[in-house]
Amino acid sequence: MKYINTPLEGLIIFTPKQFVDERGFFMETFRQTDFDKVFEQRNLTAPQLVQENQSRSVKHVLRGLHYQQQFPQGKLVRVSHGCIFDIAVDLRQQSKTYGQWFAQELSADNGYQMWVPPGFAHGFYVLSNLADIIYKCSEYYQPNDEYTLAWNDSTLNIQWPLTKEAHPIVSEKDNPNLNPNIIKFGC
Ligand SMILES: Cc1cn([C@H]2C[C@H](O)[C@@H](COP(=O)(O)OP(=O)(O)O[C@H]3O[C@@H](C)C(=O)[C@@H](O)[C@H]3O)O2)c(=O)[nH]c1=O
Repeated sequence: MKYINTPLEGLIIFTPKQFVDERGFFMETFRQTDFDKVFEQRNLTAPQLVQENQSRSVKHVLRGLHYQQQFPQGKLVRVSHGCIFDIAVDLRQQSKTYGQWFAQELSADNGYQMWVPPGFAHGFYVLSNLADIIYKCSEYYQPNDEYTLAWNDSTLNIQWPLTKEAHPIVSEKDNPNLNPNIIKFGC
């Protein structure tokens, strides 16, 4: 499976080949050896992916930015229906790109997948009427270890593709006005 490196070390975009015919298309969405290769090239061992999640969201939903601290999760994110603006923020303190973010449109049509390495916060904004997101994780969900970084943090200054008239739909946990425990970058 082909992939593209991004400016953030370890964050990559898989670009699976779609075999299109009159029935529709076929693609492999995960191949262990290709996943392993990415890590081997960096003299690292690929993490085991131990949990898979799916969420469905309506247009203008914004989820995130989430991360676990003691048990950081790597996430391999793809979209099986619709289109999202997917975003990862580098929170690895030793990283040259600490505090930088990278965004990629993921859609059912382009089939792209974002590998968000452990140590990043992750979130997305839904661009289509409905979006189904499926992601495999390298660590189990640990609610007591989960943190939310403010999606609108002024230091991060993420350029979300928000339309003026539509406010993002966020959970109470992800709402900086409602959740007193929300994290400000750098604090
Ligand atoms: C993430 C997660 C949630 N849940 C439960 C907790 C809660 O009752 C319900 C909804 O959880 P949340 O509101 O946290 O779901 P959501 O806001 O979709 O959380 C997700 O956001 C994206 C951006 C990510 O990167 C994911 O890792 C995850 O944090 O599902 C699980 O049982 N297992 C899980 O792995």
